Amino acid sequence: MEESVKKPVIEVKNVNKSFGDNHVLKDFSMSVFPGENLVILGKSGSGKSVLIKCIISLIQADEGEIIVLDRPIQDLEQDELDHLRSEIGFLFQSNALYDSMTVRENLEFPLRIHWTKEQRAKGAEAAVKEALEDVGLLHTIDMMPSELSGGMKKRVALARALILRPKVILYDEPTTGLDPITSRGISELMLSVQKKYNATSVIISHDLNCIKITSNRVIMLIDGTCYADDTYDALSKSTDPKIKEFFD
Ligand SMILES: Nc1ncnc2c1ncn2[C@@H]1O[C@H](COP(=O)(O)OP(=O)(O)OP(=O)(O)O)[C@@H](O)[C@H]1O
Repeated sequence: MEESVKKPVIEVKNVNKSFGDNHVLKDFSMSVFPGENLVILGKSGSGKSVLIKCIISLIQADEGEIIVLDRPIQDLEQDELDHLRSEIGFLFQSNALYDSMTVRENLEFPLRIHWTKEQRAKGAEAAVKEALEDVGLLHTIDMMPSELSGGMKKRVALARALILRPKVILYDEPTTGLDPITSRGISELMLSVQKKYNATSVIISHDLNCIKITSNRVIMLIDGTCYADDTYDALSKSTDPKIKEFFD
């Protein structure tokens, strides 16, 4: 009966976070379940990035509890946190590729941190190639980031986020700055990698097309709280003025 309810992969419970007088997250709670693609939608400055940074402990919440993959993130020692982060893939707005490294070296970077020398000698080449194949960019393996288009950089950054086979992938504005066609391609790619690896994704986005393609569920972060939590279709039909303004 009750046993069939899935256990969350991420639980955020009553989190508060302020910067001086700026009370960004106000008693914010949410749960993310296995295999979900959850989108967080909110205005610029509403606290979406702060929330994601609290989830990976780049920012400390003032109050509340955050549990990621069964571990209470605020109580972890540095080595436990490093290990947990190896199970989480990040795709930042800026891509954060190293410009002085080739695509191959960029993808090898997480392996240098989290794999032993023996593991790398045995498996790095195959892991890099598979991750690049997943995003359709194997031919760029020896190129420099400066030789790639914006959409290609995003794909390489996604390949790097996938290389450690993360259980959770966090995307911060994955389609920002891309034209609609490239943006659609990235959204479809996010969906296909999520299916291939059965990862759980949390996606911050304003891009309605991206949200429509990728999301199973959308949380609206308004005034520091979880204002609404529903499917894209249900929210897009809402008559609530605060919700409606995102979809008009
Ligand atoms: N390190 C920090 N120090 C002080 N204030 C911060 C810090 N990080 C974020 N803020 C503030 O917290 C608020 C929320 O910022 P956040 O970056 O989470 O917004 P966002 O919803 O991700 O916006 P956008 O869609 O524009 O990326 C903003 O008012 C911002 O100025």
